[in-house]
Amino acid sequence: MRHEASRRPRVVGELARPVFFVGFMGAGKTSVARRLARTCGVASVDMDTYLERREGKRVKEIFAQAGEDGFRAIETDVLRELAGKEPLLVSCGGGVVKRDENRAILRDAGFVVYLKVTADEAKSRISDTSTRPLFQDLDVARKTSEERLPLYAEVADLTIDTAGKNVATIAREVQSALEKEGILCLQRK
Ligand SMILES: Nc1ncnc2c1ncn2[C@@H]1O[C@H](COP(=O)(O)OP(=O)(O)OP(=O)(O)O)[C@@H](O)[C@H]1O
Ligand SMILES: O=C(O)C1=C[C@@H](O)[C@@H](O)[C@H](O)C1
Ligand SMILES: [Mg+2]
Repeated sequence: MRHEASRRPRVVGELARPVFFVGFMGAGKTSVARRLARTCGVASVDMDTYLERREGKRVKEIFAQAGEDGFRAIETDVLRELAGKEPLLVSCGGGVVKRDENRAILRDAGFVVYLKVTADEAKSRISDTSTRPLFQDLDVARKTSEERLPLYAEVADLTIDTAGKNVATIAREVQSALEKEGILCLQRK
C-alpha cells in the first residue's frame, strides 16, 4: 500500500486567481477546499480560522462582544487581506456574501465556487451548531438560507448542488471545472 502511494506522481498545482468557496453553513466549503488542497498540491485557508487566529478570539466571542456588525467589519478586512495574497483556495464564512463590498471583492479578485445545501441537510451534517451563532434555530436558518440564495448566485462562477454527493465527488467536480476554466494548472512530477 505504502509502496503504491510512493510510486504515485506528486502533483503540484498553481492557481491563476484565488478560488473562493461560498455557501451556507454546512455546505462543505472547508471540507471541499481542504480535500482539493490535498489532491491538487495547492494551499488552502479557512477564513473563519484565519480570522480567529488574527483576532485571538473565537467567532462566537466576537459576535458576543461586538455583535454581527463588528464581526462583519473584521470579516471584510480579512477577505481583502486574503484576496491580496498569492492565490489560495479560500473557504469563506457562510455570511460573506451579505455585504455589497464583499461581493465586489469576491467577483473582482477571484473565481467563486458556490456549494448549495438546504438548511435541513446542513443541520443533519453539523454535529455542533453552538460554534455557529447564526445557526441556533432551524426555522431561522431556513429563512436565512433562503434570503441568501440570490446573493450566493450573484457571485457564483460555478454552482454545485451538494445534495447526495460526498466531499470527494464534489472536489473532483470542482477540480475538473477549475482546470477547464484555466484557473488551476496541474503539474505531475
Ligand atoms: N457533501 C457532504 N456530505 C456529507 N457531509 C458533509 C459534506 N460536506 C461536508 N460535510 C460534513 O458537514 C460538516 C460541515 O462541513 P464543513 O465544515 O466543510 O462546512 P462549511 O461549509 O465549511 O460550514 P461553515 O460555514 O459552518 O464553516 C462536517 O462535519 C463535514 O464532514
Ligand atoms: O453564515 C454566517 O453568517 C456565518 C457563518 C460562519 O462561517 C461564521 O463566519 C459565522 O458564524 C457567521
Ligand atoms: Mg467552514
